[in-house]
Amino acid sequence: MTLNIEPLTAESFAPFGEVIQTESAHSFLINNGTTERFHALAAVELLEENSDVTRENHCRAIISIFRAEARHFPFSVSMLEKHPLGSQAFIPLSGEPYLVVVATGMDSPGQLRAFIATATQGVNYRAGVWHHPLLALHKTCDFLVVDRQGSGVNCIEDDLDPPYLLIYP
Ligand SMILES: NC(=O)N[C@@H](O)C(=O)O
Ligand code: NI
Repeated sequence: MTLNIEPLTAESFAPFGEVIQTESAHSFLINNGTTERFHALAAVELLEENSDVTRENHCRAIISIFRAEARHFPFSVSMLEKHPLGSQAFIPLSGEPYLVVVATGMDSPGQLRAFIATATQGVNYRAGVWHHPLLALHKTCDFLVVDRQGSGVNCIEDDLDPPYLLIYP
């Protein structure tokens, strides 16, 4: 089944998380009016698998850079993954659009949806949201990633049989 690629908007992505963008975002001036703060565009979710985690090894939010090779199309979406213990945010750094594939459902993926994100739109997958790993376009692209480091199983994969097809452009 071929996935229809929709433009990414805050409203269309709301069931899966937040779109990190300045467009129509709440902002206020800081630093004596020299900086506009687009405030709390998304929240980092951090969960513990069990409550007896000590202070030393409790989970924490980390910031990484993912350098993603461009995918080749048509592309077969044959798996999705989810992170039940934490959110995961991707902010594009290379000035290129990219594709986002997510699915409804908790225990297993339900309805899949595909979006095209502009070079100035980031996404924050809420904890437990099914998504496909990065789908970079045109060239190798860097993404700033904010997600969870900690104990417990925080990456669950599910194979899609039959796979879905992404046709681009
Ligand atoms: N595995 C990993 O760190 N990255 C994935 O979670 C991803 O969504 O790209
Ligand atoms: Ni992920």
